[in-house]
Amino acid sequence: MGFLVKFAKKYRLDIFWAFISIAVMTGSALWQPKLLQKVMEAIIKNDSNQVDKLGFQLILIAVIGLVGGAINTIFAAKVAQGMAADIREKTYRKIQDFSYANIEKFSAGNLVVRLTNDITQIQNLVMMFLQSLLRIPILFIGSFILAIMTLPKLWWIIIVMVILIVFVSGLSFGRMGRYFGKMQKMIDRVNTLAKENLMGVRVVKSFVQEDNEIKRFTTTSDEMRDLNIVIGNLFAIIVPAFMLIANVAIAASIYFVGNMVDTDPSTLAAVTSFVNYMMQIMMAIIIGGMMSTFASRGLVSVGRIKEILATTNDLNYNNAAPVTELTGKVEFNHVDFTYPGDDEATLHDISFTAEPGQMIGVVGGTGSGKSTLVQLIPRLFDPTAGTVKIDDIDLKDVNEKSLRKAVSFVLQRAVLFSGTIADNLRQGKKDATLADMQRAARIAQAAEFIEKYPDTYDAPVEERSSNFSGGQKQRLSIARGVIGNPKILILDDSTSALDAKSEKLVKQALDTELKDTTTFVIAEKIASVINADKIIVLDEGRVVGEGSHAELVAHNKFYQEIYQTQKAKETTKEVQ
Ligand SMILES: Nc1ncnc2c1ncn2[C@@H]1O[C@H](COP(=O)(O)OP(=O)(O)OP(=O)(O)O)[C@@H](O)[C@H]1O
Repeated sequence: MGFLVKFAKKYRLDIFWAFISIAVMTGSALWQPKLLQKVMEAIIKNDSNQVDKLGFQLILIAVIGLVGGAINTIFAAKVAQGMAADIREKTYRKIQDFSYANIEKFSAGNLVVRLTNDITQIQNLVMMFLQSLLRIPILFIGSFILAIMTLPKLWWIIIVMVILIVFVSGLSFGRMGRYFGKMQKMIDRVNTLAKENLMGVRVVKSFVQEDNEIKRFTTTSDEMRDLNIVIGNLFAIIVPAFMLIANVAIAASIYFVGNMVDTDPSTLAAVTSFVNYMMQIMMAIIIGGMMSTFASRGLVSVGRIKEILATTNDLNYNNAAPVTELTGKVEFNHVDFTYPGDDEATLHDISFTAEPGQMIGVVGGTGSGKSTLVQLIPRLFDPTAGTVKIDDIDLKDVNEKSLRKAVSFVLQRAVLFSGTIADNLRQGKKDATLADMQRAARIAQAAEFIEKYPDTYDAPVEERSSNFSGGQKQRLSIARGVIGNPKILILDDSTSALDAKSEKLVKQALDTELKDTTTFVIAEKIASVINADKIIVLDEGRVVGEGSHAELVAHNKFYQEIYQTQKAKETTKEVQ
């Protein structure tokens, strides 16, 4: 609750008006049966003057109630939408500040659900709170007192009705809450299945998986239908149960005061008013029950958002250190690394040095830890033991800005953002000029295809960059990586979708255009790193070889084996 109060502070005045207007609306609802009673009494007495006067008051009070309700909705919606937007933005900002490990811990999909679905639940909770919080006690207590004042003899009917309704509400709303919780999970599951299927549509179609996918989807969809039927059935019982209690209470009231109507006709008017108050008491209990159901769901969402906001970025930067131009020397010193939550280490005792401007090849079998190793350079993770240094400074003591400016990471799976080619390139250098873009595109062998577009660098990049081929995406991604002239460039298998000739041209261009840049090239194929100043050979997270290609071919058994196998494969391919 403290969490919601904190976000509500900004909307104090709107909340005040929401409460005032709901109090007016509830007051009007309480006053109407009393006035109706008076109108009926005037009718019974044949006092037409009084009928007109009271009738007019009745309409006026009803209109005031309606206006109060409308104003309440306007202010409640304003507060709920505003608070939801504030929480969403704060949460989003927090996520942007997360370390890579933080995001992995939650998972990207889970964070998206929290940012959308959970925030909507909180918005609904606030809205309901502002519409019902004051209304329920005022309506309940007010109607209770007025009903007893109207027909004191029938106090016990109200008590019995309240007990019965609380009993039925308790039984049904508790169960309903559980069903709604389950339903929410099913909705999430259906969304995930549909998203997964549509995003992987090429795989589904090429492996003719449509039938399997339909089966998977319909199983969950059918479970959802069954639960919906159970919820529908529960409603089908609850609503008549409430109606039954109400009708029995009305019949009992009429039965017990009916004989008084002959002697005192005004009792008829009193019964009408009494029944009205009983209905309002019933409504207050039902709304209260529903509110508690929704509140428990909303509070779960509050907890899930609080969890994000309470998460601290486990990577602390020494931003007190000056922002410096790094030269690009990289040193690993007895580095061990274990992924968060894993029992076994992925990297063991890694030590090597890369001098500024050198090209370092990282080779090894699949899963040997190549990507994990280079992820420690831009501090996507911190080592579990040992140190990673840049320019002889422990990364933990490097200012974040210096590090971001110095290191550029190009992934194998190129990720581009919707917008234009220029927008994507500017992510690598905010103020990149057309000349900068042309140079970067030339290095990445992307200039040729970009310049074929009528809009050249303003050509659109569609959602998930679906309008580019795999090779084009990689080229654009390399261009983005080199545009800022980084001191350290990491190419994590980032030329895998390029043909051999283009790959060679990229490497040559990097050699001449980014001479001072320390480049880490991760490659499955030794041929891709044959010219590297130093090659690091990894096996099961350990360095099993280090040196130039010539040195390794001459002295390193492990390297020789990989090299011979790859060469044999190439030769077989050529012969074929
Ligand atoms: N985010 C992660 N969380 C937990 N374990 C991971 C994570 N990423 C990788 N691993 C594990 O760490 C090991 C090394 O993976 P890594 O991606 O570094 O290997 P790699 O040599 O780059 O492989 P490849 O050439 O196939 O890309 C693998 O066993 C992998 O399952």
